[in-house]
Amino acid sequence: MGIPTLDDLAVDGTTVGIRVDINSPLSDSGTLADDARLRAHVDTLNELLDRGGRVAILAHQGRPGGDEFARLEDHAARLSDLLDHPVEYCDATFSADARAAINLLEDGQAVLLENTRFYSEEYMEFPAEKAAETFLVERLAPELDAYVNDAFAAAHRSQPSIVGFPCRVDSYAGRVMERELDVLSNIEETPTPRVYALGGAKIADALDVAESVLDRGLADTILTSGMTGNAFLAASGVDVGEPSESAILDRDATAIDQAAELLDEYGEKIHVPDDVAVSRDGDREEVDVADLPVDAPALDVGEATIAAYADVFETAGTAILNGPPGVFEEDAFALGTREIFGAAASAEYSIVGGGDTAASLRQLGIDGFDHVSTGGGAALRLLTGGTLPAVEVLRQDSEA
Ligand SMILES: Nc1ncnc2c1ncn2[C@@H]1O[C@H](COP(=O)(O)OP(=O)(O)O)[C@@H](O)[C@H]1O
Ligand SMILES: O=C(OP(=O)(O)O)[C@H](O)COP(=O)(O)O
Repeated sequence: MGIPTLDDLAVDGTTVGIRVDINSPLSDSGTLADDARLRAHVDTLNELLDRGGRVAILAHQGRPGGDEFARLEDHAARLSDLLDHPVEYCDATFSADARAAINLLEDGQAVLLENTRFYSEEYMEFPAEKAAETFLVERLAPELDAYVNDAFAAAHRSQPSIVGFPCRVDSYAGRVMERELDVLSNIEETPTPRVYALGGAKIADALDVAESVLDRGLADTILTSGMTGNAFLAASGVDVGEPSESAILDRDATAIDQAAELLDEYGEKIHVPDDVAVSRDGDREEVDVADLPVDAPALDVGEATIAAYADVFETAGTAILNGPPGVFEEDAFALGTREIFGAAASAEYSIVGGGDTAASLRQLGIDGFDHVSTGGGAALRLLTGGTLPAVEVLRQDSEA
């Protein structure tokens, strides 16, 4: 991987600043609604603490002005429950109080500092060397003997706590970062045939993944579903009906044209739904493509499509999933997600990317996948052959 890991760090007695991504869905009352991302970091944090580190944890929650923009006190309490060590909470990030909290740490102790995005610089993007000159990095770097980046899900953000420290402190990848890069940067080494199931509502992202993996010869088959599948259906010349079409164009005005270009070039590899499911008087109604258009939006793929896609996974070497096949949040339209993702887990090797995709697996109780990424945008960036600012700066630091 060419990046230092915790195997290269002498932890005992050192003060380690670690950036994690515990950005999580919150309940209406503002408490943690899902702790999957906190659980993902347990091994890294326990390792640092078991090895005698004094651990200052940096993290963000939500975005300024957003509904999920919150303090990290709940996160600290949950981490204390999950870890073998208590995690203190400090309601400051780089002030004198925060620096004092770090300096009070003893071997095997941790403190979670306040939401990095409470400070305006953190929600800006900088080249790494400029990020190193921000107040957050300038104030905290001198307190640290080492910096660990375990925040894979935020690795596509060139923000101070993500890219600023490696210019100032010896830096290392945490175990989440290490594992995510090992899996998502080496798709070409996975078993064939490779089957990509691209669904969900982020049609532009799905189209980017499809174009990238087809152009790079990584995909043997692409199974389209969700709103993405509706776009490919429309691109194939089917009148999907005004409700579905307007939902597509509201999301991405060029989606149908882009899908048509991919069908023209790679049509033999791209499967579009044979049928869909719509809501009729609150119930699920199956509609064959031949019977389209209808005056209701397609909210899931239909049973014929589910059976056909499940068959494809029977002989798949690798299954890569991004985007649920239907509105899984509603029972009537969770069938496609449950059956198609359930079949995908039977592939020789299986990878899941995307925040809502991972949430659908937890909600529907589907497991058995070899890798469920903690990232959405970051995972997509790697799946489309892109680079991650957090990784580039760790690599540059190791080569310096
Ligand atoms: N046919 C559909 N119409 C509208 N929304 C859909 C449809 N199929 C799936 N979705 C929605 O897609 C969302 C997740 O898609 P997306 O954000 O692309 O996934 P991820 O976060 O994993 O990348 C879910 O909230 C789901 O309700
Ligand atoms: O949830 C995240 O990204 P994702 O929605 O792409 O998975 C990361 O925590 C980054 O958060 P951001 O998208 O507010 O920068």
